[in-house]
This record gives sequence, C-alpha cells and structure tokens, in this order.
Amino acid sequence: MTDKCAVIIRQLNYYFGQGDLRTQVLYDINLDLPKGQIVIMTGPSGSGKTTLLSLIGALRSAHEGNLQVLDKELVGLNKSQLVEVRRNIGFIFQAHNLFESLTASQNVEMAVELTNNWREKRKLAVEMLSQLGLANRVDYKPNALSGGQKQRVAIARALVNQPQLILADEPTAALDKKSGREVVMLMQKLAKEQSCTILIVTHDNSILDVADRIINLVEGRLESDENLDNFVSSRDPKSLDRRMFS
Ligand SMILES: Nc1ncnc2c1ncn2[C@@H]1O[C@H](COP(=O)(O)OP(=O)(O)OP(=O)(O)O)[C@@H](O)[C@H]1O
Repeated sequence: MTDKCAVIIRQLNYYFGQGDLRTQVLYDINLDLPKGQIVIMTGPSGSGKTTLLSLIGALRSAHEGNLQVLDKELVGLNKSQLVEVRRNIGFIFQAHNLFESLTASQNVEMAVELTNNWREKRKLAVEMLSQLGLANRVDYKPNALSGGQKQRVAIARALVNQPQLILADEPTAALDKKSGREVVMLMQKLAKEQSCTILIVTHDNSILDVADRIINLVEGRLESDENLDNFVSSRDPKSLDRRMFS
C-alpha cells in the first residue's frame, strides 16, 4: 500500500501550547490518501481541520505518531528539511496570497523559479494560466482581476510545478457559488490529468461531489470516512447543514 499512497498517517496526536496550557487538538489520527484521489475534509469549526492540513503540508512539525508525505516521514524532521518537503506540495488558501505588485504570470513564474527553471518560466506560467481560462489576463495585476480569476491564478501557481500533492484550505470561501464550483471543477480536471492527490478543507457543501471520499473531523477525531453517497445517505439532510457545515 505504501507506494500507492501520497499520505500515510498513523496514531498522530497534536497539541498546542506547553505546560499547564498544553491542549490536545488532534487525537489518534489514522488516514491514508491514495495517489490520485480527491478527498474533502469537513467538520465543525475548531475541529482541527486546518491544523491537520498544516501538519501534512509540513507547515508545522509533528512530534507524536507517524506522518508520511510523498514517501518521507515528517515526524522528527528539522525546519529546513520541512521546507524541502513543502517544495513538492501545491498550496491553495482562501486568501489567495498573490503579490499585488506582480502580474498574474509573474505570480505563477515565482513558483517555477523554485525549481530553477528560469528559461521556461514564462512559457510554463502562460500555459498553465491558459488552461485555467486566463490566457487573456496573463499580464494583468491582481487588482484588475475578479475574485474567481484571482483564485484561478492561485491554482495555476499551485499546479504549475505539477506537484503530486495539493492541499487546499477553503479554496471557495471567498467566491460566489458559481465561481467556487468552476474553480474546484478545474482543480479536479487538472488533478486527474496530472494524477495528483488533493486534500480540500471546506464548509462548502456545493462542491462535495468532486470528492472521491469525504472525511469528517469532529473535536480532533476522524469521525467518518466515506464516499459521497454514503456520506449524504448516512445523514439526516436537516442535520447536514447544522452539523457538518457550521
Ligand atoms: N496557533 C494556535 N495556538 C493555540 N491553539 C490553536 C492555534 N491554532 C488553532 N488552535 C486551536 O486548535 C483547535 C483547532 O483549530 P483549527 O484551526 O485546526 O480548526 P478548524 O477545524 O480548521 O476550524 P475552522 O473550520 O473554523 O477553520 C481550535 O480549538 C483552535 O482554537
């Protein structure tokens, strides 16, 4: 199974704070993300979704349990080793984090520079932006783009180096329903083409159908892990909104 999974998590615990203030936020997480799967993580506010995403993304260090990401064990790595791991991961956040002084193309080119591919950076950036429907916006700065277009630039930046793993935290939160769906459908299409694994944290139930699997985190514990049909049918529709998407 090992070489078929982008992420393997075993008995992972995580705490914030120290001494008397130490609080456990993740409890005994066990999770496999097979290569090429799109997984949505949902759950109530404060249940630990962003914390788990940031541990998988090597943005925080894990100390207890096992956390294997793209064939590398992250528990015990130092800061510079974690930075190396991050290079192989595409991140998409709710706040798109684009540089306002740079054009769409330059924002994407910055990601290509990390791979030292200086010669082709413009070509690769323009190709990726074009695939996302932004061929006629490559030289626009973010303030001349709509929310959905900015988020598509952020997706182009996350995908341009063809990472094997993409982590997205509320990628549709700043978008209206239609643009949110479009953005996620594009992520799904490109991910399938590049056969990369995607983990999306979301409260947006209108995008659940892009997922191969939905996992639900409640109070730091993985409460369920099922496909969309089972997820929906196992829940009372009235409670779905209140419990899952609060
Ligand atoms: N830097 C921090 N220091 C201390 N506690 C934190 C820190 N970040 C998060 N927490 C706590 O850890 C718990 C999990 O937070 P986390 O942000 O992972 O939840 P979440 O499920 O992503 O919530 P939301 O859906 O509201 O974004 C919460 O109780 C939160 O208050």
